[in-house]
Amino acid sequence: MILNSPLDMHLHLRDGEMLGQVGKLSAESFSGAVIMPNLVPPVDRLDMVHDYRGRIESAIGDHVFDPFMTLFFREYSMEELEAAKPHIIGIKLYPAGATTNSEAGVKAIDAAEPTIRRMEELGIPLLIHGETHGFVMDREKEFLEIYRHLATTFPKLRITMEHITTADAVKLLDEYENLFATVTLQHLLITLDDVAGGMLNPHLFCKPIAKRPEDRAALLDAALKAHPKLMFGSDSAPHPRHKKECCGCAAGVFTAPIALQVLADLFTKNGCAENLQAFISDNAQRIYGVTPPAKKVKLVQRPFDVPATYGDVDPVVPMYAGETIAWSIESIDA
Ligand SMILES: NC(=O)N[C@@H](CC(=O)O)C(=O)O
Ligand SMILES: [Zn+2]
Ligand SMILES: [Zn+2]
Repeated sequence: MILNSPLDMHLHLRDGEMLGQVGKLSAESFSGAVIMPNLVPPVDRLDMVHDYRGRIESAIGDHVFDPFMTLFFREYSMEELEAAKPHIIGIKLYPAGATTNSEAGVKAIDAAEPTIRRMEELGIPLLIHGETHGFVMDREKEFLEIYRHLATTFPKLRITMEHITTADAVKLLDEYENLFATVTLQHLLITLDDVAGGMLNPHLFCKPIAKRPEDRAALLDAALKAHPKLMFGSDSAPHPRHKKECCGCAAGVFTAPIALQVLADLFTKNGCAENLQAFISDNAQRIYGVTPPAKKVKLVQRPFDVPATYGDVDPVVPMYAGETIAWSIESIDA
C-alpha cells in the first residue's frame, strides 16, 4: 500500500528535549502536521509561533515535513489576527482546565465571541477541544450544544471538532456545513474497557476519555468510509514515562511512530484500504486548502516489533509498546 503525503491534523510535538525525541518520528513518515500550541507558556503570540516553528525545524533536520502552526486561543485584536493569518493554519481553543496545559484557556464562550467573530471575518479556522466540565463520559456530548451555537452564530467560520469520541459528534458533522472533525487512532480502536475495565492502563488514558463500543463503532465507520469532513489527527501526546506510570497520570497517548502501520492494518482488515488515502491526507488538503510536500510512504504486511520506549533522554511509552503489529513501513520517498 502506498500513501501519498500523509498528514497528522492534530499533533503534540512539545518542546526542548521531548521535541528532540519525538519530532523526527512524525517528520520522517508524515508530510505535515497541525502542531498544537499547548506549551508552557502557551504559544499565543506571533513571535512565539515563529520561534517554535524554528525549534521544530531544527529538531526534524532534513526531513520533508510542513509544520502547520496554531495559536493558543485568547482575545486577539484584528491587527494581531491579520498579522498572524499567513503563518498559522488556525487557532486552537481550549476550555480552561479541560486537558493538559489548558489552564490559560477560555473560561466562558461568550467572552470569546468577539475574537471568534474577527476570525470568521478573516477566514481563520477555529480548532476546539470540545469538552465541558461535566461528568467525564458526558463532557463531549454536552459540548455539542456549544458547537451548534458556534456553527450557527458564525456560519462562515470553519470549525474543527478536535479528537471526537462519540457517535453524537459524528452525527453533528452532517448537520452543519461549517463543522469538520479529527479523530485519533486510539478512539478507532479502544473503549473505556481498554483503559479501565481490567488492569488500569495509563498509556491509553487521554482526554477525551475513550467511550462506549457504539461510539467506537460510529467513529470507525466514518473513518473507514473516509467521511469527507473527517480527518486523521493522531493527538499523539507524549509524556515522559514517569508522568504516565504514577499517581496522577497525565492524559495523552503516544502513537506517532505506529499510527500509519496500524491504520494500514485497520483499513485493510475492514476491506477499506482504498479509503485510507482520503482519510490520511486528501480530506485535510481539501478542508484546509493546504498542499503538503510530496512524500510516498510504502506500507507492507510484515510484522513490526514496537519498541518498549522511544527516546533515550526521557523515554516515552508508545501505544502497543513491546507488542508486534502486523504492518510495517517498507520505504519512504520524499
Ligand atoms: N489528548 C490528551 O489527553 N492530551 C493532550 C492535550 C489534548 O489534546 O487534549 C496533551 O497535550 O497531552
Ligand atoms: Zn484536546
Ligand atoms: Zn491534543
